[in-house]
Amino acid sequence: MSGRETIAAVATPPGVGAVGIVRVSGPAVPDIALHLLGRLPAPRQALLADFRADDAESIDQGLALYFPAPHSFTGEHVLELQGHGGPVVLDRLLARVLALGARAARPGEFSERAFLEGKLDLTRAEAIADLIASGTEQQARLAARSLSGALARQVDELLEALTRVRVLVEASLDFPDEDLDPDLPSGIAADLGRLRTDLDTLLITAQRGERLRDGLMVVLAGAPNAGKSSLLNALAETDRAIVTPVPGTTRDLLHADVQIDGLPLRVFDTAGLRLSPDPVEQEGVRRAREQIDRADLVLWIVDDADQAGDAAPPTDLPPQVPLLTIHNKIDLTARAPGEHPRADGTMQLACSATTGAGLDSLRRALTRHAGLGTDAGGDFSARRRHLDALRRTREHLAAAAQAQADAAPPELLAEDLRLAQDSLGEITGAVSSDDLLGRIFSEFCIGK
Ligand SMILES: Nc1nc2c(ncn2[C@@H]2O[C@H](COP(=O)(O)OP(=O)(O)OP(=O)(O)O)[C@@H](O)[C@H]2O)c(=O)[nH]1
Ligand SMILES: [K+]
Ligand SMILES: [Mg+2]
Repeated sequence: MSGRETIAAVATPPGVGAVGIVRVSGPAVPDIALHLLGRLPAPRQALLADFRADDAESIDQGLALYFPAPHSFTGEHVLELQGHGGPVVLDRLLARVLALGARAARPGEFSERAFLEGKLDLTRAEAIADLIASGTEQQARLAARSLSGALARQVDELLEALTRVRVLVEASLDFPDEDLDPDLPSGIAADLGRLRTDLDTLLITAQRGERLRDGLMVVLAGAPNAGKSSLLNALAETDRAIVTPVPGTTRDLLHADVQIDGLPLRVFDTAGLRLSPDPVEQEGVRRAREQIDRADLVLWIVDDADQAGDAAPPTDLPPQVPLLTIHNKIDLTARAPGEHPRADGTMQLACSATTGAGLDSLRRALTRHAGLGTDAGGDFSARRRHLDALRRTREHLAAAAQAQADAAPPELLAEDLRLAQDSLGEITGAVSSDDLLGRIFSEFCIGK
């Protein structure tokens, strides 16, 4: 820590407020406090003091809090200066602290130091950023759970189990001639099996957590005039998109952010899919298809009153994207609103964008699709990064299990397990690269 620079930043949002905070962390903190305050505050006790300019004139008066290392957020010496929340006075205070030997902190640098000092694992550091950025109560609740270590604990348990299997395998590598337990291979197989099941369970929870954090991307698609834009407006409860009786009204991609029971959704309206000689509409259709490829869920909208229309979605839609067929305009037909189970086990929905009938069923279907009908209690916020790492871990474990089943040389098994452990360790930062850290902490706000 001693070789490190001292960093400082305004930790409160820009603008005017009752209180504004300048945060300082690093080895020069005691020296800065002495010059700025005239003395070092007692650890963790608020001191009312003048914040002095270099000519000893007061910049502001406020509270100073000193947290000596290692008992601070960053693990370094930390000074918090709580002054009045005006932009000019805070700028002057920060400038004074910088003149006394600190440098301006990069976004997320305080949290990065906390991680490097072992005060936080990566999932908790990310949870801080997520908590701050939460747009819904649900997101805030899940981020708070991650912050208290819900994800980190489960990853640590898996890492421990993985380490135990590795020890067994490595033992059989290092001591091939010893009298090893003849039950060892079946023991390894059983441990591996359990590990894979537990990992799958964690992956499912993490997937839900990621949907809750980032929201679900839902794309409204269908033939021209099916009522896609009308449904977007109904779901968003605003006049977001232009609705006219003219087929081919929507060309550009439009979206609205919608919340259903705390679940964030980004709903996209698209151009009706049809062959058109109009180059503008062709481009709209191209963009619609591009968005369909990326969707978490496609709502295929059908005009229920259109006798000539074909209710079935085109066969060239990407097979991997889940699709739910919605019969719209049922105010013009005799179809009952809500869910209509079909013989093949799939479900269709019927609604009217105009009267609002069936929209509650549609909203329920959307939360159900996200796997979020009920809060399972064990949920936490998760990021794509976590999912990627969990999926890679799963692949390596599958390869390990295969090597085991094939009675492959133990070196291969050992290598698969090592790769699995490396991937899993990336989540909490037990294994990390500078590049990864840079990417994670640069998303933070300054002063955090
Ligand atoms: N009766 C009735 N009319 C509807 C309903 N939904 C949409 N419409 C009407 O259908 C016409 C087309 O609606 P839009 O929402 O523009 O349809 P769209 O699918 O976005 O059309 P394009 O953007 O041209 O592909 C408009 O005149 C709407 O008022 C409905 O539930 N009931
Ligand atoms: K239209
Ligand atoms: Mg439209």
